[in-house]
Amino acid sequence: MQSTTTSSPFYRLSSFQSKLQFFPSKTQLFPLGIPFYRQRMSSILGHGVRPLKALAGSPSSSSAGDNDDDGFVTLIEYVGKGGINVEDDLVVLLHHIQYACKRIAALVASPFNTSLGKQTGLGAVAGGGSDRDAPKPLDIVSNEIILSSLQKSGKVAVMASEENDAPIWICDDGPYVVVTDPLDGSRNIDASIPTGTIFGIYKRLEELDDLPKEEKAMLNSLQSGSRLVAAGYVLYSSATILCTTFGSGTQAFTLDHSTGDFILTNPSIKIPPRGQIYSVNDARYFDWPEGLRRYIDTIRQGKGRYPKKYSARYICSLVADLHRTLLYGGVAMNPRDHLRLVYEANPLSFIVEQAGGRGSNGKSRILSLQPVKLHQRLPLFLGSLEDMEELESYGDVQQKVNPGYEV
Ligand SMILES: O=P(O)(O)OC[C@H]1O[C@](O)(COP(=O)(O)O)[C@@H](O)[C@@H]1O
Repeated sequence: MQSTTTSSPFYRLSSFQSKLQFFPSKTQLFPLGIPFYRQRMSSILGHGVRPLKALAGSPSSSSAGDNDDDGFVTLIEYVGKGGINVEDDLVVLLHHIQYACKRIAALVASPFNTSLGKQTGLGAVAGGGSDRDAPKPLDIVSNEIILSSLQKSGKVAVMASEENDAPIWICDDGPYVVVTDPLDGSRNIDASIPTGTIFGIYKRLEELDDLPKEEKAMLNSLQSGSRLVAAGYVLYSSATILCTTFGSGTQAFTLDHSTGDFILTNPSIKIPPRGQIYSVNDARYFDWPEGLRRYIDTIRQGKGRYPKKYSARYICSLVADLHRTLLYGGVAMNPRDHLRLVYEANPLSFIVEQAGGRGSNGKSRILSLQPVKLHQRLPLFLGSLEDMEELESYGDVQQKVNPGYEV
C-alpha cells in the first residue's frame, strides 16, 4: 500500500495552503500560462504516476481538477508566499538562477555539444586564443549563461565566478552578491560524467557602497561563508537536481523535463550521522600525510569507530560526489589545495551543515574561515558528523604535496 506520508517522493501542495491564490508573480513566472504548466500532470499521469492528491483521502484532497492543487510544489512556489516565504527579491533571483541552470542542463545533454565545443573539443579556445569564431568550452558558455541571467534579474550587485579573474560589478542597487562555479567537473564532460553548478548568495554590503567599484566588488565577494543567505548546487546527471538551503534546512528539487519545473522531492535532507563510504582520489595515497593514510587504512579494514569495512566511491565531480554523500552519508574529500573556498567550499559547506553534517578543511570549520583571496584553494572535507569527527581526530589529514597532476 502506498502511503501519503512525507516519505513519499512528491509533496502535497496542500501543505503549502493558499500559495496559488496568493503567490503574486505566478503569471510572470509561468509566461506560457498555467495550462502549459499543468501539462506536467498529464504527462506524468500518462506515465503511470498518480498525484498524491488522488492518494491522500484527506479532507483537503478533493477530486482532481477542481482547483489549483495539482499535488506538486515547484521551487518557485516553495520559496514564495505560503511556502518558506523568502524575500521577494530572492525569489526573483532564484527564478533567474534556476532558469540559467535549466539552460546549462540542456547544454550539457545536447547532441550539438561538439559544435559548441566541449572541454577538449576541436577548435576550443585555449587560453584566450586568437580564433574568435572557435567554439567555447562548456564551462565558459555556462558562465555566460549565468552572468546573463543575473544581469536580467536586476537583483545582483556583483557576481564572482570561478571562470573570471575578478568579480563583475553588475548593478549598484542589486541587493545580492552571487558567487558561482558555473560548471564544476567539466574536465570529465566529454565522457558525459555528471557535472554541476554551485552558487552562493550573500547580501550586498551597503556600508561599502561608496568605495570604487573594483574594491567593493572584491570585498563583497570575499565575505565569510557564515554570512551566506542561500546556497545551492544543481547536479546534471540521470536526473537534474537542484539542492538548496536558505538557512533553515536543505531541500532538493528534481527537474521535470516535460514542463521545465523543478519539483520539490525532498523538503528536508538529513545526512546520516554515519555513512560507510569514503570518497577521495586515492591514486594520491603516496602524496598523503600520515594521518590521512592511517584514517583511510583504518576505515577500509573496518577497524575504525564504526566496525564495518567502508566502500570507496569517487566520481571526480564534486557536486555528484557530494550529492551521493548527502544522501548516503560518509565523507567526500579532496585533501590537497585544489577546491576553492569562495565558489565551492563555502556554498557546499552551508548546504551540508544545514543537512546536519560538517564542512571542514581538516582542521577548522569552513564557514568560519575568512577568505583572503578570491580564488583561494584549500583542502575540503564534507560529510556525516561522526565520520568527520573521526577523520579530524587523525589531525594530519591535509595533503601538502600538490605536484599538479596530469588528469
Ligand atoms: O584531481 P582531483 O584532486 O581528484 O580533483 C577533482 C576535483 O576537481 C574538480 O574537477 C574541480 O576542478 P576544477 O575546478 O579544476 O574543474 C572537482 O569536480 C573534482 O572533485
